[in-house]
Amino acid sequence: MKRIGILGGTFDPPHMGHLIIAEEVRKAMELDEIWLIPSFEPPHKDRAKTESTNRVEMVRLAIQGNSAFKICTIEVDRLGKSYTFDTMEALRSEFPEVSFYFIIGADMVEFLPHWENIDHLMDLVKFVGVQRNGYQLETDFPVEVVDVPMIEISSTMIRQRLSNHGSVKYLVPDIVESYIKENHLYEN
Ligand SMILES: Nc1ncnc2c1ncn2[C@@H]1O[C@H](COP(=O)(O)OP(=O)(O)OP(=O)(O)O)[C@@H](O)[C@H]1O
Ligand SMILES: O=C(O)c1ccc[n+]([C@@H]2O[C@H](COP(=O)([O-])O)[C@@H](O)[C@H]2O)c1
Repeated sequence: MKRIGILGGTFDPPHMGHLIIAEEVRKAMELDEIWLIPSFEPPHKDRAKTESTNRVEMVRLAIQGNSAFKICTIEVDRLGKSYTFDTMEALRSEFPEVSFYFIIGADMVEFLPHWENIDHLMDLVKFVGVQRNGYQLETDFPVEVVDVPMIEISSTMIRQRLSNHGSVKYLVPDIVESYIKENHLYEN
């Protein structure tokens, strides 16, 4: 049975933290592939500052060079609020023979009880939690923890640096940095 890891996110923009946790979990859990799924409208936070077309393109560029990483555009194609339950229900029925592992940072773990249809979502995926500075991984939900190097990078930090003309070198892939500059993203 194929084992696929899912990393859903706003990816505004994608950064090295995303790529590092995805690769670490892939290796630790012996997953065949990781699918990155950019949300159209994140369910529980403000709308992304950046158009979904740009976020999709940045994810596409960020994963170049890792043949185990794929982009899945199911949420931007569906439009509306990107509830994980809707996404995983659709993917499970399209790929009934696949086991899905949904990767979340520790900042997401404490909100799991508030996720849409969480009890049924638990039947569709196994959650894999990774550490994130300043957050606890403890939860009553069955989340398997994978130890990853603590990476203190967030999209918020990248956006702030870019709007202050700061450097994001080595925080995002070079090709993503070039795309951001060419398209004048995050300049205020
Ligand atoms: N540095 C990191 N360490 C661990 N998990 C992370 C890290 N960055 C992002 N994640 C996880 O990746 C997923 C997608 O994150 P998202 O695209 O929202 O990025 P973000 O950096 O958290 O964004 P923002 O700063 O805009 O809230 C979430 O599950 C999040 O917890
Ligand atoms: O389905 C939900 O209720 C839900 C609530 C919060 C977050 N999520 C998903 O968790 C992933 C990370 O969310 P975010 O807000 O950090 O981009 C992303 O795939 C979201 O769709 C899902």
